[in-house]
Amino acid sequence: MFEKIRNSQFILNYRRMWPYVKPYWFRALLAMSLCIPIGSLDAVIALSLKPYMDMVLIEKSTGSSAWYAPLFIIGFTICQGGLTYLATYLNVWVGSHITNDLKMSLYNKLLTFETSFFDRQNSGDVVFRFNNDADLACAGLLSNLRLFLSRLFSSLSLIGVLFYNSWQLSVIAMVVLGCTFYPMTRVRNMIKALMKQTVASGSQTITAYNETFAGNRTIMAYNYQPQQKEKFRKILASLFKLSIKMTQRSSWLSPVMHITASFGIAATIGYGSHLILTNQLSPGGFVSFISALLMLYTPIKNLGNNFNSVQFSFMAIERVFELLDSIPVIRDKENATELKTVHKNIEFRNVNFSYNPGVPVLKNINLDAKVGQSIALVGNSGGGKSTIVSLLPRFYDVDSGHILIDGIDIREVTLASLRDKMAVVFQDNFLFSGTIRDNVKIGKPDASDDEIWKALDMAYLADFTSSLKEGLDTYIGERGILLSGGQKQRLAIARAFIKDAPIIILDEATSALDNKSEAVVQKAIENLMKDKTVFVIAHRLSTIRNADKIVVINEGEIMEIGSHEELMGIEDGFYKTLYNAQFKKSTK
Ligand SMILES: Nc1ncnc2c1ncn2[C@@H]1O[C@H](COP(=O)(O)OP(=O)(O)OP(=O)(O)O)[C@@H](O)[C@H]1O
Repeated sequence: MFEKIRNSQFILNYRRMWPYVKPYWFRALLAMSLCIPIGSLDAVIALSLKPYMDMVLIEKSTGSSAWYAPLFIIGFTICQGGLTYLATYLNVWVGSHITNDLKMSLYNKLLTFETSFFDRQNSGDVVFRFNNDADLACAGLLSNLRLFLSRLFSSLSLIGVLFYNSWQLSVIAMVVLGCTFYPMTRVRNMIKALMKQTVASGSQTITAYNETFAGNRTIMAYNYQPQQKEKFRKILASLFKLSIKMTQRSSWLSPVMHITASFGIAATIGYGSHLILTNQLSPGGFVSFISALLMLYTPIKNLGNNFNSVQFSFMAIERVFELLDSIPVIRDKENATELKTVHKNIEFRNVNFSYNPGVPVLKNINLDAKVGQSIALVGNSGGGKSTIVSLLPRFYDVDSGHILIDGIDIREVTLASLRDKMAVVFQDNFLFSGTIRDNVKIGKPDASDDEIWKALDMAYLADFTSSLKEGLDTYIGERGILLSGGQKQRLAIARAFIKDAPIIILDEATSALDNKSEAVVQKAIENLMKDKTVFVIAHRLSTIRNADKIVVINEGEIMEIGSHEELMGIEDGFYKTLYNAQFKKSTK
């Protein structure tokens, strides 16, 4: 029995939240302790009715202290109001702290998740699970506990008043009250699945807003509004259906409890009349009893009304801890060492990789890049070039084989020190809302203005920046929307430049640009590549002719490796065919 109570969801949820409550335990306890007088004062009001009724209304006695009953009631209610205010204030204070701490833990967790976690989620899921669930969990936790405690003390003291007035009537009332609780136990199971679906649909709404925001130009360009509207209408319709189903399955609770309680009240009035007529109970005692019973009934009825929110909060707590308990797949090994420098080489040895089990994307990749060399990855679209370079900073881990830096498997070193040695420029780089300075400093948080200007200069962006009224402090908009494609790319190159990492990864860094922008970005890239070990993916083969090694990848396999001249020497070779096809296109 004890074990059952200890393991009940209610207790488990509160136990799990304890570390978050602990730093604020004193104020939380104070807020909760205030529930005792707040709850108990209900009983004082009910109790004061007995002498008033008996002495003033029945005996018509004057000069009795019972005449003070109305004043008592006002006094107690003011007292109760003041305490309720204080308890609410303390609760919000403690609750907000706990919510922030929980959100901080969740956000820290979010930052540790590997790329594949984000591949599987949509933005709505992340907002819902990491933000809304924390709100829901904490709001429910404290306010429910406060409600529970104040109602518990209110109920206990009112039950005391009931027994003080008449034990016979109290027994009837208790049996009926017991019956009103039963339906509650049934509702949880009936609405659990619905709640899960409601959360899923809620996150779809957020994703729809995010997509409309990020993809507004595509929506406009393709006149995609009607389809988007339809998609959104469907999400809202499904939310509507769920909320109606939820109402169907849970809203019977309150009326059923109400009806059950009315039987109890009817029975006590009926039997109470008998007790009064047979002089076993005074009229004042009876009024006091009925008042206490009605007061007792209100919190119990509300408990039914709050039941859904309690369930929502408990399920949110369960989901929050599911996230906090999950262990990122890609993380530092125990005893991982620091990767200090890169002296000799970077080697892919028998590397196999798949995003989804059973669908190999890279097959037995063997590749050796000496320090200072530039390695170009070329080949058909979808062949696995981006996948190869995304294994280097451990966005994903290999299924089998090894990636070695100076002979050490990259899984043996800390993630931070490994990623510290690499600067990555993608085709579509993420720029943060903020200024040019903020975005360059991501590569080196303590960079001086001189260093920032130097990086911008090397990225061919210094002239543009100095022509702006606010220079480095120019706001570039969310995702750098206020910059041109080439400028965004050069800002990303400046960011990589200031990092001064020994390994540079360029994943189609110039593919999205027109010829004129590409020429400038290409020059910026050449600056970035100087004296570094470089992995470059480029569609335009003319840009990688001078690479030390060109690696041709097709369907996850290395087909050819060599210099431009060597590969052009292979009759009917992949590279030669690709190169000639591009060359012909460009001379047409
Ligand atoms: N996150 C992912 N989850 C599942 N499959 C993926 C993921 N990313 C890529 N793939 C699949 O892996 C294969 C290799 O993709 P990859 O992006 O590495 O090719 P690529 O050679 O860089 O192509 P492109 O030149 O078109 O950019 C493709 O079949 C692709 O559909």
